[in-house]
Order: sequence, then structure tokens, then C-alpha cells
Amino acid sequence: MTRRPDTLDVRPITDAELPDWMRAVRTGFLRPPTVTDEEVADRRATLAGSRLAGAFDAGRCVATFRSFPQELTAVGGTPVPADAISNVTVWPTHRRRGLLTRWMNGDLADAKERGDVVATLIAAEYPIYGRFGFGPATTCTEWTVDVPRSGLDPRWAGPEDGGRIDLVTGDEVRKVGPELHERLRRAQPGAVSRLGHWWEAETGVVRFSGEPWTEPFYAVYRSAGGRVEGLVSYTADDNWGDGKQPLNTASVRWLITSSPAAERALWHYLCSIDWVVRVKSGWRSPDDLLPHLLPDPRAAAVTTQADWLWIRILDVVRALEARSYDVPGSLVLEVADRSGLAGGRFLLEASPDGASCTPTTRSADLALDVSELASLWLGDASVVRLAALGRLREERAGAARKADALLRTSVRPWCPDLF
Ligand SMILES: CC(=O)SCCNC(=O)CCNC(=O)[C@H](O)C(C)(C)COP(=O)(O)OP(=O)(O)OC[C@H]1O[C@@H](n2cnc3c(N)ncnc32)[C@H](O)[C@@H]1OP(=O)(O)O
Repeated sequence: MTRRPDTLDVRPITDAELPDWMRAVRTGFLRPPTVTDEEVADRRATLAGSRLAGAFDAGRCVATFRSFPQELTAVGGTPVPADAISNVTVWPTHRRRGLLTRWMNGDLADAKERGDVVATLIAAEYPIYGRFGFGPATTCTEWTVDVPRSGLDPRWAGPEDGGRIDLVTGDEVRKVGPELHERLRRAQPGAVSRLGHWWEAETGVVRFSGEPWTEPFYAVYRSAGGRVEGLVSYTADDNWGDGKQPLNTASVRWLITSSPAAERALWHYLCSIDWVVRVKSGWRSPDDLLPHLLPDPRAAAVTTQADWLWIRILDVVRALEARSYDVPGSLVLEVADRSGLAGGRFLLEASPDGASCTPTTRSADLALDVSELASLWLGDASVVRLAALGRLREERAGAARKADALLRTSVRPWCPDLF
């Protein structure tokens, strides 16, 4: 296949080019391209710290790339510096000429140079990013609850643990949300820091998505001691069936909690709203309490089960030293990285008191690609399973089981954010 010569002007964008860049992003994501002056102004206010690039053909932006600083929580709660990648689009007229490859290789090299431990992204499609050393590291699950079948007590009138649930406004959400989210993300492996504008965008104060804004409902859970421990944003449709029966579906936009009591109470609340016969959970942690807090968990059908956060390890030593380990153990990993950014042979010596990781010449226990290490690092994937799939190689008999004992975790990682 012959590729057309590269005549494009590929570079960071200027501030004056932001409207054109936004049009290009929308076109690449198949959304109506019209951008208003207000949306440009709102978007501009949210981009501090972001690195924005565009490809220009005869002066028109035809492809986009953005990255920005982020923190990702490792197993055990230590945040590591991450290079978050987003808004990757190449117009259909300019696809498969290597634009993504050029940007990605440059951005990952810059991130490595800056000292970022990982790069992160949410992949639009599964096959795009593995070639650049990314691996799927968390998953998301969506359930649809058939409320009348759930077995929950229909007379429920609020939490029985002394806590309370209140419907609140967007103003209140912006007051209590950020602190709650900080508590959650510092404890949850796989969670990421949020940019300052996240809460403003979620409550309609800044609008740059091009979607019409409709105010959702917000409910907050406070513990018996008055501490905010949970927050949910949801919408409901308007569906009256034959026979004048309300058959509404409540759809969760997001739900965050810092305690199991808050998680249980908010799901119970959502499943006890009069008229609501279906609750769509939104993209949740695979470990969410939802299905099993129902007396009949089969009332919660899995409607989505897919990869979510993808990670690219840029520094194997710092990544493996940043996370915690529940048991003592050692492991020699032969990590292949075709880009030359992070490969090598490493000795990991770990215990619940800490870990050290050093380049070594000892013979390897396991040989794997850097993308497979990304899937293992947050504790979600199974080494034994990856070996069975032929995606990593045991160099010493029994090494895969030994590695699972060291790397897997009792709580699965989860990233609540789309970015
Ligand atoms: C983090 C995010 O923003 S996710 C959003 C990603 N964007 C989208 O999905 C929007 C629609 N798609 C696009 O904009 C583009 O097709 C992109 C960005 C996915 C790819 O950009 P391109 O410039 O065409 O990619 P590029 O030419 O560098 O391709 C590199 C390789 O990846 C492969 N590839 C690229 N996209 C895909 C895909 N969607 N599925 C499978 N393979 C792909 C190419 O075939 C090529 O393989 P080769 O080296 O074996 O020939």
C-alpha cells in the first residue's frame, strides 16, 4: 500500500486556532462540528496545563491530539505522575497515514523525559493502542436492574444506619463533591485525579461538549456523623406504559462513595424511587456492591462488560516500587518494549513493608511485553491466564502462580472517570 506524501503541518496549536481545533475534534468523533463562541470560551478556561496539537492541511485542522498531567493511584494508594492522553482524532480523509503514530511516539518520549511513570487513556476502540505499549488495566461493568424482581423491601424509607440522603443542587455538588472524590481516588487503585473544571462541566456551569444541557438529579449520602460519603447524579426518562402505569428508567451518570454504607444506601435509594422500574447503573467497578446487595442479584443483568483505563508503563522500576504487595516475594521480569522506552530485565523484591526493583542480569522468571505488564500492574489481570493465552512466557516452572500471589489484589482496580 502506498501512502500519500506527508505534506501536513503538524504542531502545537496557537490560542487563535482553538475554535478550528474544537471543530476538528467534533468531526473526528462524528459529532455536529458547529462550535459557538461561548463553548470556545468555556473550553479555553478548562485547558490550562494541556498540551494541544493539531495537523493542518491547507490551513485547516484535520487531526487533533491532547495530553495533560494527571495522577494515577497505584495499588496501596500511592499516586504516580501520569501523562493522560485524550481528544485523539484523525479525519477520515487523512486516516492511516501515520499521524497517530507520529504523535503518540513523540508524546510518550516527552512524558518519559518529564519523569512520568505511566501514560493513561480511555480507548475508543480496543485495537488502537496495544501497538504503542498500552494494556487494558481496569474494566467497567454496567448493570440494568429490574427493580420489581430485585427483592428489595418496597417500603424502604431511607438508610437504617443513622445516615441520611438528600436531594441537592449543582451548587451543593460543587461544594461537597471535590473533597469526596479526593478521598475516593486516593484509596482506589486505578482512579485518577480530576481537572479543576470537572465539577463545573458536570453541573452545567461550563459547557463545551456540544450536547444540550439538561439538569440531572443529585443526591448526597451523609453518615450518622454528618460526613459526606456518597454522591450520585442520575436522570430519568418519561415512560408511561399501556394501562396508565409508570415504567420509568433511572440512569446513573456517576456515583462515587467513600464507604460501603454509602454505596449500599445510594443503590437502595435509586431502586426505591416511585415510578422507577429499571435502574441503569452506568459504568461501574466490577467489584461494585450493586448486584449482591439485592436479595435477588439476578435482577441486575450485566449489560456492558469491557476494558476501561489503558496504561502504558514508562518506568518499570518506579511503577513496581510505587505499588504495595500483601505478601513477600521476588520475581525477575524480562520486559520487552519495541519502542525502547521501558524494556529490560528487572528484579522485583517485595514485601508488605515495601519493594525494590533493580535492573539485573539474573535469569528471568517471566518474559512479557510492556503492554502485558500494564495489565498486571494494577492487580486485575491473572499471570496464569495471560500465560494460558500465550501472551507471556514462563521461563521458570511455576513462576506464573508465584507472580499472581505477589501481584493480584483483593480489591479490583477501578477508574471512575472518562477523560
Ligand atoms: C484516547 C482517545 O482519544 S481514543 C479516541 C480515538 N479516536 C477515534 O477513535 C476517532 C476515529 N478514529 C480516528 O480518529 C483515527 O482512525 C485514529 C486516531 C484511531 C487512528 O489514527 P491514524 O492516524 O489513522 O493512525 P495511524 O495511521 O498512525 O495508524 C497506526 C496503526 O494503527 C492501526 N490502527 C489505527 N486505528 C485503528 C483502529 N481504529 N482499529 C485498528 N487498527 C487501527 C493502523 O492500521 C496502523 O497499523 P499499521 O502500522 O499496521 O499500518
